[in-house]
Amino acid sequence: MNISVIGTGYVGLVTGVCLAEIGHQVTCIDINEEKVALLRQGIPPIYEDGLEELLHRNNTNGRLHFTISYEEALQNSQIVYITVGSPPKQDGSADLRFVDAVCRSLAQHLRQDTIIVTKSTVPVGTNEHIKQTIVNNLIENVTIDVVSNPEFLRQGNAIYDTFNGERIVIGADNPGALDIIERINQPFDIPIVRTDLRSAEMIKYASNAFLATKISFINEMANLSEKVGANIDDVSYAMGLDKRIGKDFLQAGIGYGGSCFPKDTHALLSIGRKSNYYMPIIESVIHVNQNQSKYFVEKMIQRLGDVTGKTIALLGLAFKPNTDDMRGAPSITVVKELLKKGANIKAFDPIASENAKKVLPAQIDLTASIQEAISGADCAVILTDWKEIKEYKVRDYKKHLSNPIIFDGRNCFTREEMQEHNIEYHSVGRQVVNGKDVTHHLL
Ligand SMILES: NC(=O)c1ccc[n+]([C@@H]2O[C@H](COP(=O)([O-])OP(=O)(O)OC[C@H]3O[C@@H](n4cnc5c(N)ncnc54)[C@H](O)[C@@H]3O)[C@@H](O)[C@H]2O)c1
Ligand SMILES: O=c1ccn([C@@H]2O[C@H](COP(=O)(O)OP(=O)(O)O[C@H]3O[C@H](CO)[C@@H](O)[C@H](O)[C@H]3O)[C@@H](O)[C@H]2O)c(=O)[nH]1
Repeated sequence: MNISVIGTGYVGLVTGVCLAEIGHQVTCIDINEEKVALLRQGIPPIYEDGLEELLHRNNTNGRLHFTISYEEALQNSQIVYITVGSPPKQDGSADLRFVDAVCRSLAQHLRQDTIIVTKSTVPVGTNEHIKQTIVNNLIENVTIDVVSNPEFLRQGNAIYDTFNGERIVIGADNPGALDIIERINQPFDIPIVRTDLRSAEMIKYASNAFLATKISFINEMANLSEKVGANIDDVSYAMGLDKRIGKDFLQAGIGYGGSCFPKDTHALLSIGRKSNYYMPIIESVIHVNQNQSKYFVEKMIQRLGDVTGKTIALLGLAFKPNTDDMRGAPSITVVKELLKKGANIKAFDPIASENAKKVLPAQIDLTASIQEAISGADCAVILTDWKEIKEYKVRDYKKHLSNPIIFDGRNCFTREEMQEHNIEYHSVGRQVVNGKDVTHHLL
């Protein structure tokens, strides 16, 4: 099949290379000339495990092309994927400005009957709006079908997830269009769920909101565990053995971040508001999450007292490991709160430092190694569970920190190893090691 993919961000680029990998002829379009120039040279503008290899292979075998020209890309495409962003507006609703711009460009350049496949996460009803916008602006007499095909990949595992996902969801009002999109996806060998347009759109929001709910739920249990003397690791492990609960997404921490959960939970609330339906569960999930990183900083302040002039080493800045993405990273809140209190910050991230520079205040000292960050610091604070950070030797924390105190927002270490090395260790939902509980002051 000849396929065009509009947008070469996390979703578009991964979709493009993976569709090429399973044998389709793919042209990716982006309005960002810099990105397109890099991609033509086989250089991925984002960090994603396995991406560079697939990009290189499919660039070389001629199945994958990049362009800024809609005209060039759409010459031979019967299928067009929309993968542009749907960021939050001030009021939390999804901003469809990029999707609308794509629809107008498509209307100008479509020269044959086309199936539009929407991978962007868009509010329920948007695919009908997409079809209408294109049809209203078409300059050729062609037939348009729309299929909603929400994306479930996780950043950092995007290529793996595309080939090993648990389901592919496709929704449309025209079964013929669904048949074609089903055939395109068959080589992935992943169960395909066929449904209508609106249900497909709803499945995406409901899935993300449910995962976010699990995280906020376990974080609430973690905060209570600290106060009542329980250990959240044991609590969540035992809960997860019950298949009805499931073990995934029960890792307590400093809250979820990223470009999806925060944005999509807010967008879901907004969909509820527009439909005149109040959603107290989703509202609470958001509230708990927003408090979680602040609560963590409060714990630090309770323990350290006045942090003016103290040096705090932050380890990990990306919103999760294996990505350079800083969108919605809890580290942003932690940095802001600590700077407000007058702390000096040194910070290390294996991959995300360049992106961190763009979103964090300039007075932060970004270091090239963990050792550089913690050397002489008054405490270390773990914000992302990168492998490097988890595998850094506990005795080296002791050796390089000026005070052996660690605040671990991701529960990377066992309490026992900290006990053994005589390090004061504050984590999430577990009792303090070699120090006093400070949470009784916190609400
Ligand atoms: N990032 C994820 O892990 C993920 C996973 C599932 C779903 N989603 C959803 O997928 C969508 C895209 O997310 P993303 O993270 O890939 O976004 P992104 O911001 O990384 O990429 C969007 C790309 O679209 C390009 N673009 C914008 N307007 C364009 C236009 N008119 N024509 C051509 N290109 C244009 C931008 O230049 C950019 O490269 C969002 O709706 C998001 O919610 C994202
Ligand atoms: O038990 C857990 C699991 C995750 N997180 C945090 O939750 C956030 C999101 O993690 P993850 O879901 O792995 O990353 P994303 O790449 O944001 O992926 C989510 O958002 C995507 C965009 O919609 C969806 O496609 C994916 O299915 C969905 O998992 C990160 O900050 C994690 O640290 C936790 O705190 N505890």
